[in-house]
Amino acid sequence: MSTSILEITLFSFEYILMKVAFIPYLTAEDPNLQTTAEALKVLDHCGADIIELGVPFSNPSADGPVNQAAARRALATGTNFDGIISMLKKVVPQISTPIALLTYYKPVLDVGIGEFMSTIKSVGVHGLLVPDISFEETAISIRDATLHHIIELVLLTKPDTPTERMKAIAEASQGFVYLVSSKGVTGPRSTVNSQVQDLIREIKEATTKPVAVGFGLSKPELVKQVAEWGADGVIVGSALVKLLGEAISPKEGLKELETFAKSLKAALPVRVPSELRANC
Ligand SMILES: O=P(O)(O)OC[C@@H](O)[C@@H](O)c1c[nH]c2ccccc12
Repeated sequence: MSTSILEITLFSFEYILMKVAFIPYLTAEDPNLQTTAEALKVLDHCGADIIELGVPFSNPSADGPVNQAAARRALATGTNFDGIISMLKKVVPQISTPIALLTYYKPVLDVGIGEFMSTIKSVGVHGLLVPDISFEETAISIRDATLHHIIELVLLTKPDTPTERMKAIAEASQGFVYLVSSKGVTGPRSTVNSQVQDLIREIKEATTKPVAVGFGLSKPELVKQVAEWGADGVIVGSALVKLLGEAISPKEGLKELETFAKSLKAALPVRVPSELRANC
């Protein structure tokens, strides 16, 4: 069995303490590729444990207004997959945080499934999320190619996913299990769905894989809350995307991104594993 880079990142022991992973999301090429390259370095430097990087797409059906606007800004620059790949080729060797690419299925098909996987692998991408194909479809369409190229395919489960299906998703997901916190599309929310605590527990009863929660986590208090409920990682997208994309200049956006990313990272507790606590 191959070792999971994403899982190792989530569970890496720093001074024998276990950390709750910080997983920021950004849309590539928003507002331009140069800024994305800088932003990846900023997030790496701020202690991101995995970075989710979105491939801009014209019909991002699972995304709310913030990420949709980011995709529009990116597409307006004339973005294409090759540009994103060239940028990653330069930046990945300069950072230590593993990258998981988030893409809708159509951009994968446009390139060709095998070609897409071999290209992203060749520039050092570790993981992949394709939110608009079902768990069953991934098995038919892309799983063979991700396995072949040793790309970890992260699967998503939602609050209304039936238990048996959630178990199958948890079993098949690689790196970590992505728990979508609430129904609807991505975007900042003012509170976290209170079901999340039980959902984390249920997934953890089904698997030993790390569970990371995303959707709506827009401020430090919310990531802290989810971490206290037992999440192994928190995924924050729209709140970061908004800062970077709507700043008066890319330079200002990068500064705001850095300050906010640090505040999110600082809100995450470091857990002492129970066996160590018992010996204290
Ligand atoms: O933006 P939010 O609410 O903070 O949620 C994370 C999210 O942006 C990121 O994981 C993501 C971006 N686009 C997606 C589409 C589907 C699932 C997840 C995503």
